[in-house]
Amino acid sequence: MTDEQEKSTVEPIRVGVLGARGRMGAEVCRAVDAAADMDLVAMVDQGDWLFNAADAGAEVVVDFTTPDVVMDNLQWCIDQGISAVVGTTGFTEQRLDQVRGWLERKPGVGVVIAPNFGIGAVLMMQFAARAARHFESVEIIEQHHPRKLDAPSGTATHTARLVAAARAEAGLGPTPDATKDEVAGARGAEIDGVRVHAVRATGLVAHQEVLFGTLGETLTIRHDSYDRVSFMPGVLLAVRAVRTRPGLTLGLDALLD
Ligand SMILES: NC(=O)c1ccc[n+]([C@@H]2O[C@H](COP(=O)([O-])OP(=O)(O)OC[C@H]3O[C@@H](n4cnc5c(N)ncnc54)[C@H](O)[C@@H]3O)[C@@H](O)[C@H]2O)c1
Ligand SMILES: O=C(O)C1=N[C@H](C(=O)O)CCC1
Repeated sequence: MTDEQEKSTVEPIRVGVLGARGRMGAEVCRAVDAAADMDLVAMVDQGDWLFNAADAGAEVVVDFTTPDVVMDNLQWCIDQGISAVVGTTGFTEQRLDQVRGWLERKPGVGVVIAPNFGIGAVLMMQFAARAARHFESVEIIEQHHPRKLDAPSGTATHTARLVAAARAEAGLGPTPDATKDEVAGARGAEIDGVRVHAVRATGLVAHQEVLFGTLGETLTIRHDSYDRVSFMPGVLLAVRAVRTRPGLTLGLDALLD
């Protein structure tokens, strides 16, 4: 049998998309449809029956919905024994623990949750975590389109946690800051001691800068997604991997190694 014949005998992955009419969901449907090793078997949005995905025999569900519905969707997928790739934001530690609890009851099921599927964004977070211990100061500036529902972004929150953990491990104290807020919010939000600023403007898609400072120098690590196609290689990578990774995988880092 030739390689080509052998390849054609491998069954395509049956994929369902939740949030299929949204900005990301629609792009995921196009990407899955175009992937030779995947079949798009269900497109579900608000008001549709979630069981459409199970009835269609979805093996992997991709969720790009909203923070207020994603937990119900995820619990349903796990209960059905369907692995899930989740890009929807809003995952606190408490929510992640809840997902781990559901997965314990379904040991064969895999879930990948990533705050950002852009390969460049994943690297930006890794570089920021690596730089963190060398700089006294750090602030995060995230910039997104104005139809985004949440602030700060999932990416900024995740970056802040990574940077804070690296600073703590290096024994760094709080960042120096003598400023007193004259107007509430002027210095941004604080996540694990790291200041995060959220900008919303028409024309933007998804962008982030991590600004580090120390004596006589600054370092800026910046990532820009100009188009939602930037997230698709990461989403497809996770769809291909998720069934072989039972339990919870956080972020794309382990899939890129
Ligand atoms: N991880 C990443 O790389 C990444 C990238 C972009 C966006 N996001 C996140 O993905 C989410 C979606 O972003 P978006 O810009 O596509 O938003 P969007 O508002 O364009 O799309 C959300 C879609 O979900 C649908 N929806 C709502 N409730 C639903 C339900 N119960 N079942 C099925 N569908 C339902 C809505 O009708 C809508 O079509 C947000 O949380 C956003 O922050 C993550
Ligand atoms: O457009 C959005 O919404 C995005 N959300 C994610 C986040 O909150 O980090 C990823 C970037 C795009």
